Amino acid sequence: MSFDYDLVIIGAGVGGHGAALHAVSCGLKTAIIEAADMGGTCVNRGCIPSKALLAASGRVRELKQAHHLQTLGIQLGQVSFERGGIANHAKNLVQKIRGDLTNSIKRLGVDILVGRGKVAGNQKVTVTTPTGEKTVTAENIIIASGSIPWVPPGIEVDGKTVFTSDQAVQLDWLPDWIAIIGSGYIGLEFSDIYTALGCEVTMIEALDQLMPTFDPDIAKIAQRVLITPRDIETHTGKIAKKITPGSPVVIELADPKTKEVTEILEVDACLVATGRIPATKDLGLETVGVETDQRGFIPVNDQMAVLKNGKPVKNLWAIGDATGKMMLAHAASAQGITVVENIAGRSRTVNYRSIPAAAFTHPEISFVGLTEPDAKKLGEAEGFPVSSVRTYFKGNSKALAEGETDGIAKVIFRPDTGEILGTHIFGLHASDLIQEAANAIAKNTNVKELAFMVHTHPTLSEVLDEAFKRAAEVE
Ligand SMILES: Cc1cc2nc3c(=O)[nH]c(=O)nc-3n(C[C@H](O)[C@H](O)[C@H](O)COP(=O)(O)OP(=O)(O)OC[C@H]3O[C@@H](n4cnc5c(N)ncnc54)[C@H](O)[C@@H]3O)c2cc1C
Ligand SMILES: NC(=O)c1ccc[n+]([C@@H]2O[C@H](COP(=O)([O-])OP(=O)(O)OC[C@H]3O[C@@H](n4cnc5c(N)ncnc54)[C@H](O)[C@@H]3O)[C@@H](O)[C@H]2O)c1
Repeated sequence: MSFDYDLVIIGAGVGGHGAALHAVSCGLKTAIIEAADMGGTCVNRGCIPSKALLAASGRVRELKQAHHLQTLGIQLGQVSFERGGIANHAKNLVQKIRGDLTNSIKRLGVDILVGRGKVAGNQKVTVTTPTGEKTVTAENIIIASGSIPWVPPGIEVDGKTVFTSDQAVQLDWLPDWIAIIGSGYIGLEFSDIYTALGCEVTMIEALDQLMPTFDPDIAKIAQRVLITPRDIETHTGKIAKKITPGSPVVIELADPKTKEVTEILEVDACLVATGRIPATKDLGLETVGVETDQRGFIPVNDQMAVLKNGKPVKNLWAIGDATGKMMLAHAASAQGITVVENIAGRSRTVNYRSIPAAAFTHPEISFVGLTEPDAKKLGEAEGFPVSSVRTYFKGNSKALAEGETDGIAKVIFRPDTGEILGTHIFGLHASDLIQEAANAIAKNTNVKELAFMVHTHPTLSEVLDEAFKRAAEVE
């Protein structure tokens, strides 16, 4: 049987893009369907604009730290910034990267089909455009439809005074006082941006502790450096039961268990950062008998094949946020590459333990693998010992030269085999430093081998070097 394409991808986010590039390198005739913006969430409303805002606001924060600059012998006059200029930096970067991504796809001969894609039975996809509908056939189909912000019931979003990250990345205004619901990635990164630009922040977190998904030691130091000394008031163990937009925005805080209202806040604006849900409605999954899970995620196996009643559906794959495995851009892309490898007959799975993550606050937080409590639980269940070592930026020459000594690296490992189970870093350039540990986990390089690897002096990488050397000595 002949098909229009070897591969059709629904969704041109980072996941779809990564899959398309690899498909071309494997000689597959490929088309990608996009209903909205090329580049998806990451490029248009996620990683890229938020990192542009963090870069600019981080610079403002640094230049305003007169005392810190004085210790380096620098004196500055008044530091000022223009909100619109910072917003434009983000907007221009989005445009540039979206253009580069689109061109890279076109240059490689991938067909871009503009419209809404929908699975229409085995190896068939319909594309709905404003001018009509067309059907294409493909030997393999990848669903890479991504995710959208989740807004809890009771919260009304007007996009102006109460908004999600979709609007926050545009930095349309700087409220004097903003509440941020959620202390996950988006809550942390935007509290960094807003406080650097002079806004007062109130952070509301449903669980009893801030940054609940991070390793507890890291969450503790991150709170000490990123929250406590800044203009941030925190409410933990509280949910925003009802939020009404307007001037002021009215927030009813409640006890998560009893749902009883305990406090009412009136603020200028509210950012809702309570997680994301998959964009998996109306994808035609029923035409191949596939059901999403309760939360709407597409069930997949380790090769990223879509599952129907627990069994892989032939020639149908799903990747990225739509699968809910690890909602990160590079994870989506890695999953796309994995699918193409499997299509090419080279069996491959994704090793999530080796995929790093970072929050781009100032300073940054990064990790790969397990937290210490999770590693200990696993050790107890499987009967192996778990140890950890900590090293500090205050003992690192480069960090001292920079005057940026708030930081810690923590390596969690098996003392019997030297296997790294997890690594967590808080400190300057943590997002770059984590890659060494991620590669070590991916390649199963143990701490004894890592201890002999030579690191440039003086660099921040020596923080991990010291940790590996200390770990290698633990029996
Ligand atoms: C504020 C913010 C900051 C972030 N920062 C980072 C970061 O620093 N690092 C990081 O790794 N991750 C970050 N993320 C997460 C990252 O953006 C996502 O993990 C990533 O975008 C997921 O990629 P994806 O390809 O699965 O989906 P998406 O990027 O969501 O792309 C899916 C695409 O599919 C299209 N689509 C959906 N349905 C259809 C259909 N039926 N037909 C045609 N097209 C369709 C959508 O229009 C969209 O363009 C951030 C997210 C947010 C919100
Ligand atoms: N640097 C990065 O890699 C980066 C940056 C931004 C976003 N992202 C991705 O985007 C996704 C979404 O980010 P996010 O920060 O919205 O989600 P998140 O899952 O990281 O954090 C959400 C937080 O909100 C809390 N919460 C949920 N409901 C609540 C309520 N009603 N009241 C108070 N608190 C509540 C949760 O307990 C949690 O701590 C993340 O999963 C992440 O993968 C990544």
